[in-house]
Amino acid sequence: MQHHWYKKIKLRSLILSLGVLSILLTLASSYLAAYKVQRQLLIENTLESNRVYSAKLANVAATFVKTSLGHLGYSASMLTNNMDNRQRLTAEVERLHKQSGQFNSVVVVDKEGRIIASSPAVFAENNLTVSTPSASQSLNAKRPLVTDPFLSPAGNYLVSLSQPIFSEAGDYLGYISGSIYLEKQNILNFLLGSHDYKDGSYLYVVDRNRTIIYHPEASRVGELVSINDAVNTVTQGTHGATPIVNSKGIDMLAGFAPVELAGWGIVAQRPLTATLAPLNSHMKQVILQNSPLILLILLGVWLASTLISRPLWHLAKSTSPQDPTPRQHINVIRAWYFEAAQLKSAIIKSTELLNQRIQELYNDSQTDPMTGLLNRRGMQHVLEQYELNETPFAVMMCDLDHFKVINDTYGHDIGDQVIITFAALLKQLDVAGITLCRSGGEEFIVLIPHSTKAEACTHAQSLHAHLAQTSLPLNAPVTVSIGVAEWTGPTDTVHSVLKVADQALYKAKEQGRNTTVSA
Ligand SMILES: Nc1nc2c(ncn2[C@@H]2O[C@H](COP(=O)(O)OP(=O)(O)OP(=O)(O)O)[C@@H](O)[C@H]2O)c(=O)[nH]1
Repeated sequence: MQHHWYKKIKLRSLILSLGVLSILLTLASSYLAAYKVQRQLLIENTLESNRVYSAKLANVAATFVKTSLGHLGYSASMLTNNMDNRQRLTAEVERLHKQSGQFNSVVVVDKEGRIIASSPAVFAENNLTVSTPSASQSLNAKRPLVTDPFLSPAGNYLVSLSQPIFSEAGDYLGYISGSIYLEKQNILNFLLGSHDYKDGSYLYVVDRNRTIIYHPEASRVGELVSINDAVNTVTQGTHGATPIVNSKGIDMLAGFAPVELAGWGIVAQRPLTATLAPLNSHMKQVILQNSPLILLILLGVWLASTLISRPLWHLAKSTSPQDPTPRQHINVIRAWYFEAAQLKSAIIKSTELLNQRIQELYNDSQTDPMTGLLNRRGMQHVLEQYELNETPFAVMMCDLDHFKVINDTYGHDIGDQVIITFAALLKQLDVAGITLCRSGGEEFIVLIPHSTKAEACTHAQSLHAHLAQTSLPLNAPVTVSIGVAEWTGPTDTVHSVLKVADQALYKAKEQGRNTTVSA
């Protein structure tokens, strides 16, 4: 099965993804937290400023109502004894209308509902009377009153502020009222409408029945406001602030305050989007200003992931089957932290052990275990080297004589002793570069580089002599027959020289053994 080690996720990618992910998550969560806190703060601030603003305007409106009722009350007291004096009545309504400028019109109505004096004069001149229930609010109240909006006999949509007129005896004589024409330029426009916001903020005024009596969009005057928390609360006489959805479905932050004397409620509101607009651009600014730092941190993570993963990456790469020289590569790896250093030293040690074991196995495969000399395979390797390097050499092919008899007479163990002793004698040959080989049971081959047959014969003679002098656990002497040959160059194969040596050995056996024959 092929090992797809390179297709697995890499440590560097893992560290990098982990680092980047945690940085982005941390940034995202802190931005989100900052955004939420700022958002809440902005909303609370806007609600509070709208609450304060509506309360301030409610104060202004209340002062206006109170002052106006005061002015009307004064006029009412002036008219107590003049209800039959048209000239006096007309003079008073004109004075009040023109002097104060608070009302669109001022009328005096007698107890039958007839307009007996008016400024402008047109209503009185036309003998208008108040007859509808809504127009008769002041007539019936017989007390200071701010009416609900109603359509006047002259066709004006208005609210009026009125004071009853009583005789000195306390009889009800009628009332004097100042009217505010809701659909025309009026005092409310002057008091409340001077704040022109470009961000969609506006304020409006409702009466106690949720009817709009002032709105920057004049067409909405007289409209019944749909139920919302701000209007509900303010019509119950309470001030405060709350988020609402306006009649067009837009989220608004509303502050509201009642004008108790008039039963009105003032609602100042600002679109939520307008409130949050600076926050969005603020957050964009924060992200923009932070981006170099974020990029720097990401660069740091990338660098750290590279530095951490590099030693492990190189270790992994150098242990892959594709690396032909893993040891050299492992040695130059800079394992700068504990785990990588441990891993590096473990890999180096295990590679060394493996190489050592391979060397041992190689040696075993080339060596005869009983004598420690090379076996045929080992000798083959040496011959190949000679042939490759064209090294001339001489061969001594040695075969112990009548070894079967030794085995049969003294036993196999003694036979082994003889073999080992003969190998020891060979090892004592003091010849440079000599190769000793046990090529068969009791057969040995000696290769002497840069040597001739004559020199080999000399070594063979000394071998005969040494063997004769060696004491062995046998009663009879042990002898050896030796065939000698030489290889002088590539005109022949190295194997042919072995054949020649073998033939020489055969001759030595034929000649009666314990002798050396040179080919
Ligand atoms: N003890 C022992 N005997 C071995 C070993 N290897 C081979 N032999 C024996 O060596 C003997 C070799 O006998 P032969 O090939 O007939 O040769 P020889 O008896 O030495 O006779 P010549 O070579 O003609 O002198 C056989 O009896 C083998 O069993 C070994 O490792 N130990």
